[in-house]
Amino acid sequence: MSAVPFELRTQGLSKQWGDFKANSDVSLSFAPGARHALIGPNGAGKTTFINLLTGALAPTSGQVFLGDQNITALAQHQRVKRGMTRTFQINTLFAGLTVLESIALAICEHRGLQYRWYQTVARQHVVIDEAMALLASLKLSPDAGTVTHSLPYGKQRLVEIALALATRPRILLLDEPAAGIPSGESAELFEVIAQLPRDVTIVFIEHDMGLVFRFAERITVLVGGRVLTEGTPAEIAADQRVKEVYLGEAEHA
Ligand SMILES: Nc1ncnc2c1ncn2[C@@H]1O[C@H](COP(=O)(O)OP(=O)(O)OP(=O)(O)O)[C@@H](O)[C@H]1O
Repeated sequence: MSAVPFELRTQGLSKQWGDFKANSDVSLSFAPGARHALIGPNGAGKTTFINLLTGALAPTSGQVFLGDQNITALAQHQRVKRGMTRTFQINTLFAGLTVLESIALAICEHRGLQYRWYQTVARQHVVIDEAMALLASLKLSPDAGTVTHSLPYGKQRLVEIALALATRPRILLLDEPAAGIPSGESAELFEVIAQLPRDVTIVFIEHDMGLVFRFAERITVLVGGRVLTEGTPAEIAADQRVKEVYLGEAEHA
């Protein structure tokens, strides 16, 4: 385990558009192996925060640290190379390929083998074995030969997670991984996520409080771009401000 107590940390992270502050002075730390949920009402700034972590957005001020390295100035692909990745939409990536082909291609791409892949695929046993092991860890082995777009939506979301894992991340960022999935399937999806190895730190945004309180070990509540509070699920469930600001709103809805 790293000597650095936190795998990922932000310091005073802010993002402003004109006068509007989508994130204000957000300082958060994520421990190695964390299962950490970001919650908050619509527009609280959760996706903005993830975009600042990945480098999709540049902060107005503040810093992002991966271990002890300041990565604030790094481009998205450089952050992926260093072990921080988010899910990729298969819809925009590998149209027409099977699940196994997609994962194998992602592994090759990450290893810089992309130009040789089609010529030597029959001999790329190492890549195929790695792809099959990854699929097995996500209970996707039976679907290896299926074209990704033919899969049920819940399984497509799992393939997206597999594609992210193909980059061998230390940190996996999930923005509403169960969005659009029927509730029965979304619990299954989270069961699989929960079983991922502890050397992967997971930060996820999720609106379904049942899933959050079942699978998160720490929860940060964002409201109006600021951190309202952070704690264990029991602490958050008992926090009157959270009930008023966030859960109260959900009940109202
Ligand atoms: N490019 C942008 N320009 C201006 N405002 C933006 C931009 N992107 C996001 N916002 C605003 O920033 C606020 C925070 O948005 P964000 O998507 O981060 O919230 P969220 O907590 O993820 O919300 P939700 O739960 O609804 O997905 C919103 O009011 C949104 O309209």
